[in-house]
Amino acid sequence: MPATAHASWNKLQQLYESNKDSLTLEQLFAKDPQRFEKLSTEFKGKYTDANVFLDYSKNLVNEDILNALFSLVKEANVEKLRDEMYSGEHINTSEGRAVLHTALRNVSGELNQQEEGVADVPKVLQHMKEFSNAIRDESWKGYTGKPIKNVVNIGIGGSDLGPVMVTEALKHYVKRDIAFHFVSNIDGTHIAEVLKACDPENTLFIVASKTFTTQETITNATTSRDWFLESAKDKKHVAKHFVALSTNTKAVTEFGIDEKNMFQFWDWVGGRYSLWSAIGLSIAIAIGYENFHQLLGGAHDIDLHFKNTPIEQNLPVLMAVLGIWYNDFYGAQTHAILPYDQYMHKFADYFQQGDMESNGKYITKGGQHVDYQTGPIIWGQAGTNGQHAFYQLIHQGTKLIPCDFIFPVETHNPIGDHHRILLSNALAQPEALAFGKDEEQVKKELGAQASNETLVKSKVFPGNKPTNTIVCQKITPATLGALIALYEHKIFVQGAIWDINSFDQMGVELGKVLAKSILPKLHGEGDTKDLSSSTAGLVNYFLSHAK
Ligand SMILES: O=P(O)(O)OC[C@H]1O[C@@H](O)[C@@H](O)[C@@H](O)[C@@H]1O
Repeated sequence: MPATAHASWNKLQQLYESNKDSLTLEQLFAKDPQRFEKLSTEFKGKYTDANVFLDYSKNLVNEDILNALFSLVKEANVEKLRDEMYSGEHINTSEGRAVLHTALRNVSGELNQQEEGVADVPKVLQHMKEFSNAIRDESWKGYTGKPIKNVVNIGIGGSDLGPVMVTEALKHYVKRDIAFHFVSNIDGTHIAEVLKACDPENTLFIVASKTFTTQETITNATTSRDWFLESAKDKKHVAKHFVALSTNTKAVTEFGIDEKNMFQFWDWVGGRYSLWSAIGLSIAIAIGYENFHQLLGGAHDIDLHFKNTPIEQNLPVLMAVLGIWYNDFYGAQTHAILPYDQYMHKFADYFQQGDMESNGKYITKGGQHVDYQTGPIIWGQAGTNGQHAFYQLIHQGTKLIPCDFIFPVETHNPIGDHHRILLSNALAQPEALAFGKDEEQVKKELGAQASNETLVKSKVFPGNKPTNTIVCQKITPATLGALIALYEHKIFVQGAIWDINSFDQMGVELGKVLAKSILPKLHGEGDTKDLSSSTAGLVNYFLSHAK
């Protein structure tokens, strides 16, 4: 059912209209000294040390609004849909598939999940364990008997972003005597620069592609194999230097990779939800299998939290409904993710795909065109860098940008006062965004200059900008797993309320197909009559300038 068909949607619209001019964070806090205690909640892992504390008190919501948002969750049957996802029903309706990334990390076995392949998950994990151990303990040797010192993951989208983000976020745990490289872009520069840093005798290529048909990945993998064979000569050596992570056995073996060097996963693992699968092999090699298992465990702990916690204290639900409040009622177009942890500098990039490919849809599951906003634009970067780049606009621009601030209590690198200085910023920004600075205060500070009205006005901060603050003890593998799963389920809840299929990605197809038809034209083959005059003109410009 479209989101607007729910009674609580209308209620929320009314609440928005009647509160939008009067609801201020300043008043909300002034009225209720217990606001922080009431509007914050902590998750602690059952099986791991994962922990996430969420303070959502700096949001433009009162009790009525929160209750209406919770009613929306109930009316949209989010809990039923969640249970259907967990139990393996084919909720990815357009592709007729189950959505079972939770089965990849069901480390306790508490979730009862039925689908072809689920029973094989432990077997693949065991394979990953043995293989990653063999690379790490150097028992796996290259064709000249040398241990592996370079690992190149070749993949794109979901077969790249997860491994890149996690190996960065958990760099503290990464084995430093192996260099990890990630090649995704079809631009030859990407692979060329990586190969310059590698030696064919000690390089392992991990070809990561769910479909094993993705143009970028297959082209980069072919270039790498050619480069490798220039030195190794004999094709039989490929087996020691190329492995594949895929659902497509036929294409993998046709490429020349031995089936026993293939790590399987299944069509019920969406690309952007696949770092928990064989796609995580580079992560397992980098941080060690035990840590990879902790990553899975932390995510599993959030899966259990999402399943078993009443919606009022359910972290992914809370984050989802607050997002909907701004996205659909306040008209916010974007949402910023701002981790105050340098290791997490790729977290927002990762969820650009995670969120935008999942919820960037305008057709409901029933085939109707939505008459409301769906997925927000996700962006952000690590603090404090963002402060010196784009925070100006968040503070004083004309757009409302809800933000998530994320920080760990403990750092992996306690040097001098760095961490407390970092955290003072992570705390100061949401405070400034929420409460701003009024004209009176500015005038007081300006003293004699207060007569300059323009100057006064330009120094006023309106405040009332909503934020969440997410605090973890430390970015351990389990806590990172929990954070990722938290955002995954937030996306799920929002998609469920918007009544869209968060698990297909039809929108990436058209450009891919067109590129295939344009490629021969760039070789001067065929005519350009089927293209617009603009694109035809550009093709001809290229042809007349190409050397
Ligand atoms: O893993 P493969 O199949 O190469 O796909 C890589 C990526 O392709 C894109 O077009 C999207 O569909 C992504 O969801 C996917 O992660």
